[in-house]
Amino acid sequence: MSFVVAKNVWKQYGDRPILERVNVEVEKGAFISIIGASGCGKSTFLRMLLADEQPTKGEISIEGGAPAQEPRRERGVVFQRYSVFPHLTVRDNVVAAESFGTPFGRFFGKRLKDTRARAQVTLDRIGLGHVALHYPATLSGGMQQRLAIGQALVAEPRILLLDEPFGALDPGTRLSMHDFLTELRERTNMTVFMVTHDIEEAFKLGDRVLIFDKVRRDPERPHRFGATITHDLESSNGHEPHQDLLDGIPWLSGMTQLPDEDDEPTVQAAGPLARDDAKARNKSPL
Ligand SMILES: Nc1ncnc2c1ncn2[C@@H]1O[C@H](COP(=O)(O)OP(=O)(O)OP(=O)(O)O)[C@@H](O)[C@H]1O
Repeated sequence: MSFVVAKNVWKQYGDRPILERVNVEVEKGAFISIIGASGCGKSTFLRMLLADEQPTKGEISIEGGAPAQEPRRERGVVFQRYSVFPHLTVRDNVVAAESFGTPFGRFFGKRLKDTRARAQVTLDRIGLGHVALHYPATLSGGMQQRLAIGQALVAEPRILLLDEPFGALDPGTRLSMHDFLTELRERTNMTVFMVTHDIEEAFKLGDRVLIFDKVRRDPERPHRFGATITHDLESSNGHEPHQDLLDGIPWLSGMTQLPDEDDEPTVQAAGPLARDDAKARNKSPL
């Protein structure tokens, strides 16, 4: 059985469809990169995986369980901007992340001492042990983002959701974060979903790369249809995108704008590794 299953998922805000017919199955421990034009619904999909949003139609399940109605600690999330608490030390940031799951939201006495000891272990694991008593403002961007990942990890999530986690980092720091994430993943075997605008990063880190795009367009009403997964690619080509993929989807190289509504819809999977599900396309609207 697949670990994460999205079955015929649709999402609509008001009368505006954002996503339609999203079908995907993901094995435990897989690293899934998600790319697509700005505004096509990638973060919305991630928020549904987190159960922070509910699909308008269809369902998402983990390990065959009932669809979650709200975020739980089994799903960790990291956003592009550091979500750390500036007034707490690095170590207490990790403690705070753990205390969220408790009835009082805070620890006292022995429990606080034990939690701090555990936080120190987490920090050592992610290479921040030596700055445990510093404040986040004194850390570099990469270190702050590592702290944010550390916070997500304390709950030992079964899936880790990363929304452009390295988007705000300089190229050098970004590369070292790639190494960090790869090593972390080898150690934890977590299932990871990562939204990125960096196609090289998507192929370098992902086992699979999901491409979101619209397959149906109405030139009269640009927002009539939502996006879906148009390509599901194995990233085994030396972890670099196939040239024929880039040739097949020209907007991928730029990836800052939604494709022009007049463009031909992307309906053909590009490259020999594509395993696009043709059945999941060109059906009736929601
Ligand atoms: N809560 C909401 N209510 C109404 N519309 C929303 C809501 N959240 C997102 N949207 C709209 O849904 C669309 C998709 O947003 P989303 O953030 O998922 O796109 P994205 O692909 O992640 O974009 P980007 O790459 O720019 O981050 C956007 O047009 C956005 O304005």
